[in-house]
Amino acid sequence: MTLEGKVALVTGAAQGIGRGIALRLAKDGADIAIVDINSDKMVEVAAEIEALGRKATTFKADVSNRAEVHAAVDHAEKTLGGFDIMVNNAGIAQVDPIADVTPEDVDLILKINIQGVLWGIQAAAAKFKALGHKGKILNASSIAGHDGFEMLGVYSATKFAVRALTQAAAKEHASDGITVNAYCPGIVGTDMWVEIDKRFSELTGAPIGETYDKYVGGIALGRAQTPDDVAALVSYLAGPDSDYITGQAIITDGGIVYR
Ligand SMILES: NC(=O)C1=CN([C@@H]2O[C@H](COP(=O)(O)OP(=O)(O)OC[C@H]3O[C@@H](n4cnc5c(N)ncnc54)[C@H](O)[C@@H]3O)[C@@H](O)[C@H]2O)C=CC1
Ligand SMILES: CC(=O)C(C)=O
Repeated sequence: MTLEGKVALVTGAAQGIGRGIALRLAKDGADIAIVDINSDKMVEVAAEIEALGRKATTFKADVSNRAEVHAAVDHAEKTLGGFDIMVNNAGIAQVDPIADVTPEDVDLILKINIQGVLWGIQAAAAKFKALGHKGKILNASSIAGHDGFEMLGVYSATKFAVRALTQAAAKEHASDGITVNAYCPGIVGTDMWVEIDKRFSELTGAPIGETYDKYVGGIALGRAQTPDDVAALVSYLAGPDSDYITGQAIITDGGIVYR
């Protein structure tokens, strides 16, 4: 149990990849703070973590709100008795041709996908320093943070931005013993992709499921990614074996984008 005695906070942990990460870090031995805007589902994940014999706490916060993110980190430390790992996982997708993107769309996705990660980095680094120990920060980027995807232009831009923040934060916090890395999943079968697929159907007339199947069909390893696949990388990046890695944005996609 490589994370025995550690406390991890995971944003967007009520479902999907965030839930998978929360459960995996709990299996690795960490106690978990679950942060999301969806209270009902958070309670279910907390029960799953407690069934694994770990402590769990929930905190409702919108990651685009700086004060709420700082409050979530304070809550995790006070309730679970420490703070060691921050996973800035929450994010949203938007599917639109660039020609149709509105200012309101851009404001929303930048606030959640970029500012949400920024506030998470700030709050976690400040807490690690206040506690006087090192820490690990993990940020959700994507293969769309390495290649701009059609119809996902603004989303892709936010995931490129996460890589930039990850590199800058890694440089600024290295002397404090804080490492900052990003994980870059491929095509993961979560609700996010249900919505992406549905929106592609509206825009192109493709039958439901066809866009998802097309993208999955392009994966070299021949299957869609699961939250557990992503969580395995995050577990490594949260644990001691990755102590000499910082500022990286590591792809886990079964073979779609090669860097
Ligand atoms: N599903 C995929 O294929 C991929 C997903 N990603 C990234 O992984 C992360 C997780 O994605 P999924 O689990 O697939 O998404 P999802 O849509 O299934 O789950 C996202 C979770 O984040 C929460 N959330 C949304 N906005 C929030 C906010 N403002 N504050 C707090 N919580 C909020 C939702 O309530 C939900 O529980 C996202 O950052 C996404 O961009 C990256 C690459 C591929
Ligand atoms: C949702 C997402 O990041 C991709 C690449 O599908």
